[in-house]
Amino acid sequence: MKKILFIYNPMSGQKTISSQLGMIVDYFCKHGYVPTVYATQKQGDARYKVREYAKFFDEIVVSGGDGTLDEVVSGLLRSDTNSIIGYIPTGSTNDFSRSLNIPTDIKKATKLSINGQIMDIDLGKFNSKFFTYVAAFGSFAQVSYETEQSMKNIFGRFAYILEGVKTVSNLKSYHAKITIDEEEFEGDFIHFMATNSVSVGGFNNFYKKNIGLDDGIFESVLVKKPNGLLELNSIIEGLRSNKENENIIFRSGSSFKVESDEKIDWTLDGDFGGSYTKSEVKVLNMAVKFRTGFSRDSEKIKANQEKRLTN
Ligand SMILES: Nc1ncnc2c1ncn2[C@@H]1O[C@H](COP(=O)(O)OP(=O)(O)OP(=O)(O)O)[C@@H](O)[C@H]1O
Repeated sequence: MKKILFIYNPMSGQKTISSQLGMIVDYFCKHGYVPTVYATQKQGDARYKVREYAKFFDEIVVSGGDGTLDEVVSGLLRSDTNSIIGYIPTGSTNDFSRSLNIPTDIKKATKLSINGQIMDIDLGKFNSKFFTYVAAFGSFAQVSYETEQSMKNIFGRFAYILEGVKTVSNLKSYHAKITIDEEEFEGDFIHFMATNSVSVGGFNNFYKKNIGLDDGIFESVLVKKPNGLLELNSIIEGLRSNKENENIIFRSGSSFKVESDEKIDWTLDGDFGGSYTKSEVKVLNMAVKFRTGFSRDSEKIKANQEKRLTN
């Protein structure tokens, strides 16, 4: 029988997970696993437990939101193991579950958490920390997570933009030099984001579905501070159409450096990631094995298997 660590955050999202525990444990037992169940007790608990105990298990299943997933992934990367991660999304935003094609229906996600097709997924390193799918700074990054999901659902990306516009007079900008692979950009930036997810802060990514989860590349968006209403409109137009202009830049890359005089507050996977004058984001190609919701015959799974063989 295989040993599985089932680690869940009882406080995530609407706290629905607690009523489903019996069903989840029963499903694991019926399918040849002996589960060890752990309820996280505070912030950082999942990271520590996975780092210390992952080596005793064949697989890990995590239930929670993007924050808990971030902790499990970082803990695993600091352990000596490369266990497979299954994911039952029960958070408020659940961005990365959309990239992995895992539904928020707990029963369906439970099945996938031990049967889903395995895919080697890229992760990010931010200075000395790890993250799963997004490193960002600036007002738009904050607004994205602070905007009510109900408002996002009704108004889509416009709610996000409107929230941003509402505060445009006091939009915080940072004078920074941003280097993406070999290319340099200097200016006053109100937003930067490097991501590997089809959804960020509950919104579809600007790159739509063209996100390779295992291509060694993250997609980035740089937004310069608008001077006046015309430039503000051009930013909104750029975000709407996914087309560049002098205030908005879209680039893909595997290495991102941000240097500034003033400390910049960063967001990693939706949570505060620290304040730095020098930051480096690096893509770790195919760093962790996830069970996904993609079918065995899907192009994504076939291509991933080929890459694994050639790596
Ligand atoms: N027992 C606990 N009490 C309070 N906070 C906890 C507990 N266990 C874990 N946490 C912290 O709660 C934070 C948020 O949890 P999580 O990401 O799972 O849910 P969420 O914020 O509802 O969802 P999302 O991140 O998808 O919006 C995590 O960063 C985690 O460290």
